[in-house]
Amino acid sequence: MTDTAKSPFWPTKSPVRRSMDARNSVFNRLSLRKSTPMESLPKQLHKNWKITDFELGRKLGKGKFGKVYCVREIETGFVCALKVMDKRELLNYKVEKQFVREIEIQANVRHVNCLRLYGWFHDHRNVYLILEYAAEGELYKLLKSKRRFDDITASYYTFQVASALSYLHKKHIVHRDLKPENILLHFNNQIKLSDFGWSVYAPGHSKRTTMCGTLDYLPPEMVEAKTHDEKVDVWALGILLYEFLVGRPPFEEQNSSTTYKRIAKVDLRIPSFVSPDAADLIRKLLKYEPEKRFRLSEIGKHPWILKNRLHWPSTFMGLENT
Ligand SMILES: Nc1ncnc2c1ncn2[C@@H]1O[C@H](COP(=O)(O)OP(=O)(O)OP(=O)(O)O)[C@@H](O)[C@H]1O
Repeated sequence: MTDTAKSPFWPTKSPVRRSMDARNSVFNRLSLRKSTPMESLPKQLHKNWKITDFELGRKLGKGKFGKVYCVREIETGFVCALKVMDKRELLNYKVEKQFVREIEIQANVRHVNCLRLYGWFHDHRNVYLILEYAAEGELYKLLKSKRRFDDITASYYTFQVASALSYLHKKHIVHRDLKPENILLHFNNQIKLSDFGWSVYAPGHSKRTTMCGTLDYLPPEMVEAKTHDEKVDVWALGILLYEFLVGRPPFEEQNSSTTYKRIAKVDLRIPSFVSPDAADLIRKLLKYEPEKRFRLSEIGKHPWILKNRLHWPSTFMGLENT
């Protein structure tokens, strides 16, 4: 039996292994807090997982730190996604603490439009996240293939993302990295907001200073290095809506300093093919002053949403109260 087989962790004290110990202590703390209620899963799923509990299906994709597979829990047949991440990679990129925070936040999120994290486990090599399976994959790919969405589709997606963000904000969670790449789709065009890697739990009215997210989606307060709060997500929703309807974000430029300048000036140019109602909502979301941005809880009352929701799929029923 090797040392590694004897213990799930690294036993010796070489420099590399010391840092592996540190890494494992982070993951151990995490596994001790395995308190995620899993009410939507069969009771048997509350247990200490191991990789052999799952039957591996097709690979769904590859991210920075590992691969994602469609899997079936053998005992119950429950289909989910398993994200397999190499501990060494997480450690090399010094993201283990951020990763733990991401898990702790996502584990507490329960909304039909937020990707569920059902549980996690780890072995000597990998950390595994048991995630809700989003059958239709990335929204980004769909947008690229369609170039842009029509008003009915864009309004349906926008409303669902707004519902997810509104829910998160009520729980004092700021997502901070909204973009098409971080949105997955389930059947019937149901949105699943994912990737809580930049999210932060900010109770009270605390303001943050970390600059994070993706350049094209940064709000003026971040490019100007001011403090920010949950209104950064409202700005990002405006960028997302513009991208849905136009096919590219509004301040996109060859060089990033020009993008920064355009964001700070809110140099917004909306093409004439965008309907006036949609343009109105974009402008109301993309306000320079965070406190003047449209309230997410009011989005269902905006004329563009009201007009288009008549054409949303009937499966929309039931979403309204979430
Ligand atoms: N729950 C899921 N259901 C269906 N497909 C998924 C799911 N999670 C991930 N995928 C697919 O796997 C791909 C890789 O996901 P992953 O989260 O590892 O990478 P990522 O989105 O690029 O994030 P990161 O930048 O953090 O690595 C996604 O782009 C998506 O296509």
